[in-house]
Amino acid sequence: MVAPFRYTVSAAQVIFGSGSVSRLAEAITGQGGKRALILSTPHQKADAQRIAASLGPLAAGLFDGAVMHTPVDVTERAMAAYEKAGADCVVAIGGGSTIGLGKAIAYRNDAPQIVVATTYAGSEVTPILGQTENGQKTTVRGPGILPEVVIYDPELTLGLPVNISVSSGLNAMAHAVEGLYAQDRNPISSMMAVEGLRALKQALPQIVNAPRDIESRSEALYGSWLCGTVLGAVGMALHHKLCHTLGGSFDLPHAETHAVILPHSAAYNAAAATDALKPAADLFGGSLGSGLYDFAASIGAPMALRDLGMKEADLDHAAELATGNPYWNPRPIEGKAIRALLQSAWEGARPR
Ligand SMILES: NC(=O)c1ccc[n+]([C@@H]2O[C@H](COP(=O)([O-])OP(=O)(O)OC[C@H]3O[C@@H](n4cnc5c(N)ncnc54)[C@H](O)[C@@H]3O)[C@@H](O)[C@H]2O)c1
Ligand SMILES: O=C(O)CCC(=O)CC(=O)O
Repeated sequence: MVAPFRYTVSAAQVIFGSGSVSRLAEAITGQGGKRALILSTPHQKADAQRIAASLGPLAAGLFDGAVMHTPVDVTERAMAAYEKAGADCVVAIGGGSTIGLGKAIAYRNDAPQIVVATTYAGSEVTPILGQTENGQKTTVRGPGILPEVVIYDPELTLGLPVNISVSSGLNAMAHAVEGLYAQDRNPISSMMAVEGLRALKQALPQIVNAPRDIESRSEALYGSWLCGTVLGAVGMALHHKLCHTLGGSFDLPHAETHAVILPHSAAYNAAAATDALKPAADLFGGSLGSGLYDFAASIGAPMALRDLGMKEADLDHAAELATGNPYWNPRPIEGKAIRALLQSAWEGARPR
């Protein structure tokens, strides 16, 4: 029998396909926009300039200062650029860092957001904004934060470096794994989670072998859209809590931290969520923690927190922070077991 559920559908419009960035102008005007502020990281400035040039007068300006974890001082500078340009909407071209900046602007002035998503992080389809101020990362959720239109053009991901593709893909897979055992999961979110995992499991090894293969890039973007939608639709648990702690308080890189932690958080929860996780375990050879570990190793993912700059001496403090405030998780949060999990992740040991 299907258990009773409540599912709030996100309102974002998705335009998917090779060459779909050519529909950006239509997406801007469809939102009533006449003057878009284009956002990017410094690294993607050239792409953003090229796309802005194709928009003609619809592009009112370019702010290329997006950085990871959405620092509030960067948002304030982008807000000033928005005002100076006389903009009436934002176009974020990039991954979670650029999309986070667009969300932070919209959170403050309700600007319509059009996103051209170029990694697999999934932020473009969530009503979640994480921002950093005075060394503290806080997260807010709200309908005004969800971008209105998302364009997925696999051609724009052909140059995403393989190492970022791998970590970002595992970041997306983590949304799906946690979505499968979420307290507020429903049949649709679980279906999207399993299909997202399947698509990324198929695509990532092919991207490692042939980074410019449009079919596997397309499959990976499709999988990341599904996994991101799951993140936006249901609650997350231990895995995301650990990664937010490690990113927010120890400045570890976002996607890479997700990649290292995922096999360990999945192993921690496996016995407490056997039925919910079964479709994922089946995909990865029966045992989810070790299966994900072997998969991550096979595609060259980072495997150990120590390789990301985490100090062993900080593991006690990280465990305290990650267990300090109670939150729901399928297996109770046990201090000693979480400390052991972090030790294994720091060493890069294979979970059993
Ligand atoms: N709020 C949410 O729902 C949510 C979800 C996931 C991640 N995030 C946030 O997103 C940030 C991380 O995002 P990310 O992992 O996508 O990394 P990112 O956006 O920082 O991108 C990583 C690097 O890759 C470059 N890049 C991106 N796409 C490229 C492409 N197609 N070709 C070449 N280079 C490209 C970027 O310019 C950047 O230098 C973190 O701040 C994280 O907290 C938020
Ligand atoms: O940092 C944020 O913007 C929130 C990130 C989030 O909830 C998903 C993630 O950790 O990948």
